[in-house]
Amino acid sequence: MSVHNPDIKRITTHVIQELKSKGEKISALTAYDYSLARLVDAAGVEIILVGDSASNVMAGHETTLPITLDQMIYHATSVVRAVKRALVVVDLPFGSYQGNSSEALRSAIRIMKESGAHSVKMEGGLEVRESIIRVLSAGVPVMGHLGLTPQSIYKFGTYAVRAKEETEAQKLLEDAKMLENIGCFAVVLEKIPAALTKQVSESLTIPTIGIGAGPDADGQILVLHDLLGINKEFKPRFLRRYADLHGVITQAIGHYVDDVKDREFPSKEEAY
Ligand SMILES: Nc1nc(=O)c2c([nH]1)NC[C@@H]1CN(c3ccc(C(=O)N[C@@H](CCC(=O)O)C(=O)O)cc3)CN21
Ligand SMILES: CC(C)C(=O)C(=O)O
Ligand SMILES: [Mg+2]
Repeated sequence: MSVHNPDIKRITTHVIQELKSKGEKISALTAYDYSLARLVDAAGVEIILVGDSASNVMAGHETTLPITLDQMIYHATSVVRAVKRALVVVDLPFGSYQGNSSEALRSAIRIMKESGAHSVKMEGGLEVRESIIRVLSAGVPVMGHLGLTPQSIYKFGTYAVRAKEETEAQKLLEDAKMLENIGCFAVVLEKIPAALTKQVSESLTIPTIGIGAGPDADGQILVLHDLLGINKEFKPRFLRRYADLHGVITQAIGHYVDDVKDREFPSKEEAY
């Protein structure tokens, strides 16, 4: 649709990289559906991530592990239909790329072909190097993801801050450089010390996108539903809530229920 509208310039991976060289911070948010993706895109966010956090936020699972490739494609397809300007990145879900590079390529190609998204994200460093290389070689832009990688939660056991130890921090820095060298266009840094984020961001030419990673990442990402305050329970320290939609929505629905019970809705004007 947007290709027919000369007023809207699509954001490419190159535009994202230019933002870092110009010293302009990059804003990113998740979206999983058409209606909210339209709002996020129109508000000027540069990157929309169809995150596998849809597993938690949309489906109510405890972790991101259960969401399937088909379900990710369904969410991505809805988001792509809504977006005119932002770069759309889609998480490859757990189990769709770790096994071998052929499976990774097959999964990434299904996402690109069936949803029309512009790029994919994969969690991990050296462990998934061959898979990322294979996907990149097919011309699919890849965003890396280091630090707290929720798809391997059962390896670590907690959602605590990652890479606090020097050896872990060194591995993360090496992984980040490796991701840049093989051709990733950006890398998410999740829940790591702010000082490490600064060091990684200064060592790379590709942008870092932080979540719980402090102010020195080249961009920031949050889960949209967290930022809007839809979920009252999830409140890690890194989260800033910009609205209380939990309160707004609860009040609106309560008002509706009262009006129905009190025969206040619908009125004569709202009837035929
Ligand atoms: N709604 C939502 N928001 C997210 O940011 C998000 C998801 N879902 N699902 C996938 C991952 C998981 N993420 C998480 C999960 C937990 C913490 C966290 O910090 N939790 C607790 C306990 C931490 C601890 O064990 O020390 C906290 O209080 O901060 C952070 C990011 C980030 N992602
Ligand atoms: C939190 C972001 C980076 C993510 O991977 C997701 O939403 O799935
Ligand atoms: Mg994710």
